Amino acid sequence: MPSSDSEHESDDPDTVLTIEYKTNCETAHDVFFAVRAEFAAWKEGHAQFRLQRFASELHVGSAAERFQVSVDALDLDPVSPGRPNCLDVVEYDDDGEIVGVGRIDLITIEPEHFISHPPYQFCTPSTRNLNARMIDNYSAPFIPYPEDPSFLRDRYLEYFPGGYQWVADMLDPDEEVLRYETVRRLHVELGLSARAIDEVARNKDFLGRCALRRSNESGLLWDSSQRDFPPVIWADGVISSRKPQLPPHFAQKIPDPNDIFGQINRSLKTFCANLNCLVHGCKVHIDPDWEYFTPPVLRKQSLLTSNEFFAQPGNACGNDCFRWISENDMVDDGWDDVPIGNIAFLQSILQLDPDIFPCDLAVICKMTCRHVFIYRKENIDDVVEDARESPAGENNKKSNTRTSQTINQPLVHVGKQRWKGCNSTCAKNISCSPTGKKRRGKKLKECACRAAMRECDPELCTACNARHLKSDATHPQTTKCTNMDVTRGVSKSVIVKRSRYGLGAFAGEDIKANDLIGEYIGELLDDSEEPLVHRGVIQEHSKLNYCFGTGPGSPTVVDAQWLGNPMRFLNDSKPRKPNCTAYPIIVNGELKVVIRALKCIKMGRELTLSYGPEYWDNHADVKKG
Ligand SMILES: C[S@@+](CC[C@H](N)C(=O)[O-])C[C@H]1O[C@@H](n2cnc3c(N)ncnc32)[C@H](O)[C@@H]1O
Repeated sequence: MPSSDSEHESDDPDTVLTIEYKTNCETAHDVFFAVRAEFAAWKEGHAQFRLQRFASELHVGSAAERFQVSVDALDLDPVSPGRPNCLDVVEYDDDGEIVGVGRIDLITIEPEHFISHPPYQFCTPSTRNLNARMIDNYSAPFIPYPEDPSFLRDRYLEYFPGGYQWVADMLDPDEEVLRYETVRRLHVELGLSARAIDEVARNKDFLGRCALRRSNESGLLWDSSQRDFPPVIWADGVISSRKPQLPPHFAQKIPDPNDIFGQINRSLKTFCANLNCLVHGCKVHIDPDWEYFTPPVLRKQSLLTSNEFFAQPGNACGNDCFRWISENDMVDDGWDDVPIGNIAFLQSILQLDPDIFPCDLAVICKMTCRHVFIYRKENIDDVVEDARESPAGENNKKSNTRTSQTINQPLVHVGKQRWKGCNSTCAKNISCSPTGKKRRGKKLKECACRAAMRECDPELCTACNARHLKSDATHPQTTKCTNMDVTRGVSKSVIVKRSRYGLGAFAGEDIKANDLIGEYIGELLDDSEEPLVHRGVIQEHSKLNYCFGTGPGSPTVVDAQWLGNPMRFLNDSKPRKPNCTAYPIIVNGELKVVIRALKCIKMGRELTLSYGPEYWDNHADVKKG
């Protein structure tokens, strides 16, 4: 049982803690081994039941087997003309009970009707580029083409400095069940606090020496939440899913609802540091070494002492205004009537902005101006005075270091300059029409954004109406900005089917010249890094290369081998001219590769690109079209 203070022999706080910890360790140990014994007993029975059911299924026979038996019984060649054209079938449930009978038609398919599908590699569909998972480039996740002796397996595996993922130590999944159930019982049944259990879990082998929560996405409870547990029936006969569970957010540091400062910083972890990226838990814009997705809001340094507010112009906000307080009148009374929550709220608002005028602060925190002022004076004035004594700007410098972006530029608003190289100049150019063509007979300058190979930005490019999709009452003359196709998610229907060179992409609708067909999506890799070397071994073997460079001097490569969209199927047009072109652009601060039509393309025509002479120089072994 958990210890209680009365059991402690000593009043010394350190000793009390140690005794409590020891008792908790013993309790956890006993619970864990009891859970383990119960689990072992359940597992044996469960395994027997499974095996028996498997055996009975074999005995009863699956529909396929019955089908086979019936055909055999007729003693006929399955493709002979005398064969029946239908068969009666019986459907069984998991317990071998008959749940239905039916009839299936037998059809004869001649082998020559099958045309083998062109070689195809699995590819995860995605609607956006993702950073390559570096772990998969460090240690091999699997061996490609395992049944193909011509694949240079040893050469491929040579390029993984971290060895093979399948031989790495893996936690026995049963062990996770035991650990989770131990934690559950310790809290739900024995009342141990999250802190007490965490302390034991960090130190004891049987709980893996692992914190309950190490970060947002690691720790004992996170790991166990990532898998489905088997339906264990514990010694009391209750199945695990019916047991009372750990409360939501157990062992998580959830700030007090009144602690706005803490709440804001907690929510910020959910969002991406790219101000325009709305993807929850975005994995593209995050520095892997950075715990926070978005820089935390920092405590703001106060610049004023409370007394300096007296000098500010204005009238008293009421009878309780701070302006009626004199130096000798700083009586600290009436606090009993102030709810604790309001004080917590005041405290967190002061962390966000300590120099809000007391009369305003009083309204925000639903407290009297007098109380707000006294609280602020007691908690902030010394800090301001200390800061004034220390060398100028030192504190500010510190906080700036924390907020300075360690993530790739250009991602975050820096003053007026939203993206690197982008200032409000694009707002002064009003032709975002494709390639700056004539409008109303007047040749307009090409939009600065388009010239810089980036899409217009709805927050900066106000003159081209980038923010407005179409004209409305406030913007009657709005011509839709034509340099925002990717931002707006414009794309064309594309059909993937057999082509002259394996699979190809075909127009699923009529396409006009210059139309955006889609974004070439894949994993973002840096071509100066090792990963491309082992990927190259696969490309050499399959003779299929899905890497797309992002322009001279740019190290980024979009590799659509394992992740992509139908744009990965665009073949080279040789010997004809291509009807599409692909090029890199910046959209919302991100480098992307887009594919546009070079001319009108009728529905059903194959979409083609020119891979360029360099591609074919490096891929001489692939037969050119
Ligand atoms: C981006 S993939 C195109 C889709 C590919 N055909 C498939 O089946 O997945 C590029 C690969 O297609 C093949 N390919 C594309 N155009 C070709 C051409 N004109 N001649 C020969 N092979 C071509 C080459 O193997 C090349 O590495």
